Amino acid sequence: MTDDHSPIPAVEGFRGAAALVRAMARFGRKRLAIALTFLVLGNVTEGVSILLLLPILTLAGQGSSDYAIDLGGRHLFGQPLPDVSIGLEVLLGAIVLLVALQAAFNRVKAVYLSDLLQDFANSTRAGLFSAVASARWETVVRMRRADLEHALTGEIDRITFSGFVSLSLIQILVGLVIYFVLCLAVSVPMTLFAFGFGLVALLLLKPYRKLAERYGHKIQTARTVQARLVSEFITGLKTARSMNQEPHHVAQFERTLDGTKADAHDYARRNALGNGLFQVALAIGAAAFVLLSLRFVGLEMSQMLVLLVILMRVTPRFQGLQAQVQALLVDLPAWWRVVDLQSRLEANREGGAGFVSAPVAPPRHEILLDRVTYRHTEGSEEAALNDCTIRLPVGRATALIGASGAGKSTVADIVMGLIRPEAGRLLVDGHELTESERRGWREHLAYVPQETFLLHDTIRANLAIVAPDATEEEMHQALADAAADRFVAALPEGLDTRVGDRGTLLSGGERQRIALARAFLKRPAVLILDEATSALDWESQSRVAQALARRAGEMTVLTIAHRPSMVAFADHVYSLEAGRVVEEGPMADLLRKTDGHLSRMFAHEASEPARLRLAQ
Ligand SMILES: Nc1ncnc2c1ncn2[C@@H]1O[C@H](COP(=O)(O)OP(=O)(O)OP(=O)(O)O)[C@@H](O)[C@H]1O
Repeated sequence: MTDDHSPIPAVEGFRGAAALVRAMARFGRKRLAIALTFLVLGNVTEGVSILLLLPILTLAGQGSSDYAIDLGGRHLFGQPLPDVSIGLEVLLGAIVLLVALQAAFNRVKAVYLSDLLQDFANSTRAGLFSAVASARWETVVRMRRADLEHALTGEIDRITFSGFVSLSLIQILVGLVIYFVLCLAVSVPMTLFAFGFGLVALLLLKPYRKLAERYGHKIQTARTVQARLVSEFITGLKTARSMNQEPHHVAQFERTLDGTKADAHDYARRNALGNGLFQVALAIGAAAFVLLSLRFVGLEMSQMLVLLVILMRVTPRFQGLQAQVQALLVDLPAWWRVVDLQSRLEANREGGAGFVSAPVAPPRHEILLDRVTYRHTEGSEEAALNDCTIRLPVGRATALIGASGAGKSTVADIVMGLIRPEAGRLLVDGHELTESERRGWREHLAYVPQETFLLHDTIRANLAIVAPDATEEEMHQALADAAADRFVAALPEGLDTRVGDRGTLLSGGERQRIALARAFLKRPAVLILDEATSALDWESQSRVAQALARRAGEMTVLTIAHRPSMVAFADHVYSLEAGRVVEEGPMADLLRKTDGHLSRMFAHEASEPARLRLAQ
């Protein structure tokens, strides 16, 4: 478990937000540029329409009845305006036109930003998904399934929200800059006062942003823990219920919910105080602004009114800046979490960066584990495999026996190229498989573990995963070889029967037989059976063994089993003990050794009924 304590990079307020925006910009530079252009256009038209209020407001003090506005003698940004007179209707028409334009610009901007956001979220999700799919098995197997699931679902939704908030922040900032320029056109000192006041208030609120950041990390941890609890609960639901353990799970879950609630309450309380203080500060600023403009700067009433209109639009933006940054800081850890997870997976990509899968020819002579040593945990004293040499001749069946934990599944993982030997080599026809050949190698394999994997779909769909073009006849043949034909025929909808979530509507043995049939249907060059028939009755198991014996010569079989019937058809046997090969040889030879591991296994099974009778 590497990711329980993995450090999440420190992010600070605006810098964290900026990193997310940069990532979005890298993803959709052109779209962001277009959206920003329309955003600026929208803000400028809005600002100009407000500035047009200035001459209209001056009319109020003139008392003239022709409502003509003389621009002569007025200045904008220090430049004199032309000496012309504009009718009130023209001016009002211009304002309406500008508002319509602003609405049109905003619409384009909104569509571009929404598309950008969706594509960004989807590509983040797809990026993580494919990073999981292509990472080295050792890396994935050490991560918690619940964490990966949570990262791919809940955390991505939080990232989408963070992306949305970041884009809102950009809009607020752009709006503030434009309003700043427009205000300068009316009064430089009062603009500097108003914006300076807003900035100082923002700076003073830094502790509240820190609070949001801390709360964000707390929420992150709490949600990860909750996702793990949910996953463990659902996976072990049957066991939990059978042992009346549900109340314990429920209580544990409720405790984490209570913790989250207490954190949320504390944050909401302090956050509301921060927002309240900011609101009061802005009101003080506005009062000081009016006082200063009229008493000391000597602004005309019309100028001050326009500035106030602008400030009424600027104030919520300042407030929004603070509120959105806080909202972002709460959800930003999800973004860092996914970035961290994805980069760790990508750093451990099977075949390395820029990997291109190389094709591999099917084996013609033999697959050889040549003096292989493997440790599941780096630096641990016990090796799962210790200097093991195991030969799988092509077209033959080789059996692997040994006590639980002896290292049999580890051999299967090495043969599949899922894990790399720490010492020794995996050779196919004398050639050591390279990293980039491992995927190509797996094209020739079919693997059936004890724990089957079935989709929540029909039996037909489950079989078709490996052979989409298989005919009905081929499917029936594969089912017959897996001793699954009779029970499938007896189902009301036959091949079109749905198997339930992960096959829960079938019995354990039925699930295993469907998984076996699927492997047969693939017609692999190499078939690996890892306790694949452990849940089958004796008769079904011997039917499967007979089918495998019939296919002798067609494929290379590695069978890992504790029962003699799934070993008896093998040509050669290896016996493992604590990661070492302690016995090996042709089946017939080993059976003749009375004190050998294989003979003991067969003798034990044979004597089982007799011993049971004795016990009774
Ligand atoms: N992912 C893992 N991380 C750490 N140790 C592991 C991991 N997988 C297996 N091991 C350890 O490696 C050793 C060999 O395990 P392996 O699964 O190969 O045994 P096995 O012979 O297949 O056992 P069984 O018959 O019970 O399936 C065991 O001691 C096991 O605890």
